[in-house]
Amino acid sequence: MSAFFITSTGTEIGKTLVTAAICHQLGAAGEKVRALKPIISGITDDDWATSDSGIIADALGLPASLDTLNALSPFRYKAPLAPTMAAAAEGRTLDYGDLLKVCSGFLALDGIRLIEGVGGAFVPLSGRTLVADWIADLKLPSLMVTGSYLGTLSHSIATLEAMATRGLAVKAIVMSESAGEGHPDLYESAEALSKLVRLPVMALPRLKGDKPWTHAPDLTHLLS
Ligand SMILES: Nc1ncnc2c1ncn2[C@@H]1O[C@H](COP(=O)(O)OP(=O)(O)OP(=O)(O)O)[C@@H](O)[C@H]1O
Ligand SMILES: C[C@H](N)[C@H](N)CCCCCC(=O)O
Ligand SMILES: [Mg+2]
Repeated sequence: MSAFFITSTGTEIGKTLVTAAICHQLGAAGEKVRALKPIISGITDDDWATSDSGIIADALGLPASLDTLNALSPFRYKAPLAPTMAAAAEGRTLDYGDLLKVCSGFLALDGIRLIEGVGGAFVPLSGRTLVADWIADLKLPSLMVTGSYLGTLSHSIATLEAMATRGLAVKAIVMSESAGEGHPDLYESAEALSKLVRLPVMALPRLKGDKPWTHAPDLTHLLS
């Protein structure tokens, strides 16, 4: 069974939405699916239902318990910052060796496994270790989530090129329609990007409802 890393060009772009949608869709199709959001910042243990961890737990049909939170997101920080900064704000540092141990345990399990990163693909985790180093150490292909805001073409190409120099494989791109008005047309931007990067680029329109990830079009085909 396959495993994928979900990364992005930045933060608040749509990684969790895509991760939750894929979990929801695979679960509904009767597939064994697992997800891990090992590092999360901007979270407190007494209010995490609406956090990435809470959304992923919901999409997996897991109880919103502390056991679930500890299993899904063992590296948690209160400040909504890069892990290096968020951990330092608590007088801590993220133990990268422990992170890799958690991930290898998860990747040894059965089913389709998804690991959501944190922010964009070059966010610092600990010292000079970046999300891109983490992806390389896990040897996973990525799904990259981009936005549809003006500027996303350069951000997307730059991220892909930087990942390529590190030998990181990107399977597909999801262009998730950015909130607000005045953005370029989603479908025209997705088409423009796909011509430049020779990768499948799926346009994901703005989804409605309190659980938008339940209304996404099929994303599971991107994994095959
Ligand atoms: N296509 C979309 N339709 C509706 N809502 C969206 C869409 N894309 C993103 N969002 C919303 O935008 C917000 C940010 O998305 P999300 O949490 O998935 O970002 P992220 O990349 O996981 O951020 P982080 O770096 O913090 O993990 C969420 O409220 C999410 O539901
Ligand atoms: C708080 C936020 N939603 C993410 N969890 C962390 C994003 C860190 C981004 C750091 C950076 O690229 O400047
Ligand atoms: Mg997220």
